[in-house]
Amino acid sequence: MKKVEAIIKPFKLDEVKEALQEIGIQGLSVTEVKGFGRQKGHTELYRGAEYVVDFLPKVKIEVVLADDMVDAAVDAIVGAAKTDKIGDGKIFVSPVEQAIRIRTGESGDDAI
Ligand SMILES: Nc1ncnc2c1ncn2[C@@H]1O[C@H](COP(=O)(O)OP(=O)(O)OP(=O)(O)O)[C@@H](O)[C@H]1O
Repeated sequence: MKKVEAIIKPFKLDEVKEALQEIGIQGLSVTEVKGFGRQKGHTELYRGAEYVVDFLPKVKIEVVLADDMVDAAVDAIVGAAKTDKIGDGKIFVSPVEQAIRIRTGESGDDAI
């Protein structure tokens, strides 16, 4: 199993969620975060307003999935989140050792 973490522009959340559902993702977590990339200290448009602060509001999506779903998930996220403007975000992929569905006790791929 792998965890795909995507940090995206907040207004892209619905599109990214739908793209992930289309490839069969059945669960994910969303967190409001703030951060910066290489454009630290530069302006960025966010909902029509120009921000000149270091930390811009972003949304982090976390989805744990089977190894063979990673490429499709990354493609879905990139396809939905890309605007070709600075600050489109990043995707990180990391290994996950175990997953357990609390209600049933199922584990591994059966739990995700
Ligand atoms: N190395 C990193 N580790 C953790 N979070 C990061 C990292 N780089 C970027 N982020 C997060 O991703 C968000 C979006 O990054 P951003 O797209 O601005 O990166 P960038 O490298 O400047 O790319 P671009 O040139 O397309 O703007 C940041 O606001 C921050 O929350």
